[in-house]
Amino acid sequence: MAEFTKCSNEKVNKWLEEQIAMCQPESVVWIDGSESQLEALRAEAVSTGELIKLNEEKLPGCYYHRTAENDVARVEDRTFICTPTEEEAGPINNWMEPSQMYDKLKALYTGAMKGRTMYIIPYSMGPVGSPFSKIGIELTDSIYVVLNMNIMTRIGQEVMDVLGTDGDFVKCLHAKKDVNPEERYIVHFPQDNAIMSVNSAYGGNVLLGKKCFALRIASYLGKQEGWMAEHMLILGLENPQGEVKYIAAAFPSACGKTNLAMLIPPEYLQEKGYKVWTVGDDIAWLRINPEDGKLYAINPEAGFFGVAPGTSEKTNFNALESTKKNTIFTNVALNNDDLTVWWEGLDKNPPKNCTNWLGEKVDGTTYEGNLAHPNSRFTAPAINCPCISSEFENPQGVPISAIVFGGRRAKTAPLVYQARDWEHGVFVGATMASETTAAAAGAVGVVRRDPMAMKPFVGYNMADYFGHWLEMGKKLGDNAPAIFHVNWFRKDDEGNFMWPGFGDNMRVLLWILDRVSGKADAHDSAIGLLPTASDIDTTGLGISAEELDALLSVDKEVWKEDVENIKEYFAQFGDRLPADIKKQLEILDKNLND
Ligand SMILES: Nc1nc2c(ncn2[C@@H]2O[C@H](COP(=O)(O)OP(=O)(O)OP(=O)(O)O)[C@@H](O)[C@H]2O)c(=O)[nH]1
Ligand SMILES: O=C([O-])CC(=O)C(=O)O
Ligand SMILES: [Mn+2]
Repeated sequence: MAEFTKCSNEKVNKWLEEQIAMCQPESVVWIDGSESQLEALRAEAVSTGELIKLNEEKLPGCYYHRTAENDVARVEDRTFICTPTEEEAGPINNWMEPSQMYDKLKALYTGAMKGRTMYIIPYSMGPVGSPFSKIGIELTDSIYVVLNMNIMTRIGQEVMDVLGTDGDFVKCLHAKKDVNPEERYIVHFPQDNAIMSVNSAYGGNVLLGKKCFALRIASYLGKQEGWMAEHMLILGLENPQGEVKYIAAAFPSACGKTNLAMLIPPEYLQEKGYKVWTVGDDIAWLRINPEDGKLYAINPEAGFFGVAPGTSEKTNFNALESTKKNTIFTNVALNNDDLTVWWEGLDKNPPKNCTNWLGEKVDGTTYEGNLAHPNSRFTAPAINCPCISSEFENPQGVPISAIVFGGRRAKTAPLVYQARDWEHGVFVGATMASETTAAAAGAVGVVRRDPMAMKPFVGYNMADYFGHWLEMGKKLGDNAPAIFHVNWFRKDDEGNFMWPGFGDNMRVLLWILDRVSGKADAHDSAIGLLPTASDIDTTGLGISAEELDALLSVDKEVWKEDVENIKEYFAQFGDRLPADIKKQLEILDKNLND
C-alpha cells in the first residue's frame, strides 16, 4: 500500500487508510494549498497535455481543458441518494440500498488509481473557520479537480487546522478511471456524510464540494439542523442613498443565476446611482440569525463555475472580466494562433485556426456546428469579479429581503408576480417548472417540474423538503422574506423572447424591492400578486404598453393545464405531501375556475 503522511485527526487517518487500500494509488499527496505546490501541479498537467497553458499576456494564469465527448454535463440518471430506506430519498431521486451500493462501488474503485497519484484535498465550504462553514476532504486522481477545487473552495492546511483532532468532515472520493458512461456513478450517502463519484471528469460530477456537498448533503444536514441549502444566487442591490438590500434567487441550471448575480443596471439607473453587488452565483446557505430573527445567507463557494456560451461583454461584462486571469476553461474552443479561447456568443469572430470542444482542428469561420460545447464552463475566482460584494467573506452572511424563483417558461408564467405570503410562496416554489438545458445530459427544451430549482439537488424526500420550507416560514414568522416568481424567457407566437432580459432585469428587481418596502402596488390575480404595468419602469426600453401587458398576462386556460400537471406531479408524494401545499393547490384550482 502506498505510504501516506498521517494527520492529527484519527477519523481522517482511518478513512484514508481504507480508501488507499481500495483505490491502490501509486502515491499519495496532501494538498497544502501553497502556490508552489499548485504551480508544480499546473506544470505537470501541462506536460501531460491534461491542460494547455493559455496566452500569458492576454489571459495570465489561465488554462484550457477538454473532457471526453461523453462526459460534458451532470448525469442525473446516474446520480443516487442512498438513504437506508427508499422513502427517505423520495420518488424523484434515484435510490439504492446503501450496502448494495457500497458493494457495487467497491468493485469499481478497487485498483482504480493503480499507477496514479491520489491527491488529498481538505476544503472548506464557506470562509475558513466561520461558524456556518463546513469541511470536506476530497480524494481524487485528477490534477484538474485539484486546480478547480482550489478556485471553487478554500483548500489546504488551514482547513486541516480548523478540523482539528476530532472534527467531522464530508468524505468525498473521486476516481476518474476510464470515463465509461455505463459505469458512471455520482452517489451520496447522507447518513454517512459521504460522496462517491467514479468514471467522470466533468465539473458538476467531480468537484464534489459543489452540487454534491453544498446542495445534496447540505440540504439533508439543513433539514436536521434547521437551516437551508439552496440553489440560489445572492445579490445586493444598492440604491442611490447607498442602502443595500439582498435578494436570493433560485433558477434551474443554465437559467440565468450567474447573469442576474452580476447584473449591470441600464445606464439611466446607473446614472441615478443604482448598483448591483455579487455575493454568490449558484448556492446559498440560509440560516435564521438568533439575534434579530431574520434570514441570512452565505455563499459557501469561492469561485464561479459558469456557463461560457452566451457570456459576452454585452450580456455579462462582470462574468467575462472574472475570467481574464487565473481561470480554467473547459470544453470551449481554442484559438491555436494566439492561445486564447472562444465560445458561441462571445463575439462575432470565431477563430480561423481553431480547436473545437471535440478536439478537432477546424476552420472556425466556416464550421457548421458548435465550436464550444453548449455546457462549456469557466472556473473563475470570485475575487476577480469587478462587482464582488464587500460582504462576500462575511462569516455571518447577508440579510435576505426577498426570495425569487424563476425558470424558462415560453408561455404560462408572467414576467413577475408575488406570492401572497410564505405558504403561498413555498407553493410557488414547489410548482416551479422549466425547460431543460444543456447543463445536464439528456433532451433540451422539455418542460419539467423543478421545485425550487432543486429537483436534481435535493438530498432527501422532496415532500419532506417542502415541509422543511414551511417549517422555516413558521420559525421566521413576520421576519420571513417576501417571495416572488420571475420569467425572463416568455416567448411570443414567433418564438422570440418578449423581454430583453439581462441588465434590464434590474427593472423587475426594483419592483420587487419596492414591494418589500411597501412603495409599490400590486393586484391580486388567480396566481398571486401582479404588478400594475405602470409600476415596471420601462424608460428607454422600447417596449410598448401592449407588450408589457402581454408579458404580465395570465392565460387561465394555459394555467389550468399546468394545474393538471401539478396534480399528477404531486400525486407521487402521496400522504407525505404537506397539507399546506395541498391547500394552496386547491386555492389555485378554485381561482382559475372562478
Ligand atoms: N433571454 C435571456 N437569456 C438569459 C438571461 N439571463 C441569462 N440568459 C442566458 O441563459 C444561459 C445561462 O445563464 P447563466 O447565468 O449562466 O445560468 P445559471 O443559472 O448560472 O446556470 P448554472 O451555472 O448551470 O447553474 C446563458 O446562455 C445566458 O446568456 C435573460 O435575462 N434573458
Ligand atoms: O454542476 C454543474 O455541472 C454546473 C452547474 O452549476 C449546474 O449544472 O447547475
Ligand atoms: Mn451559473
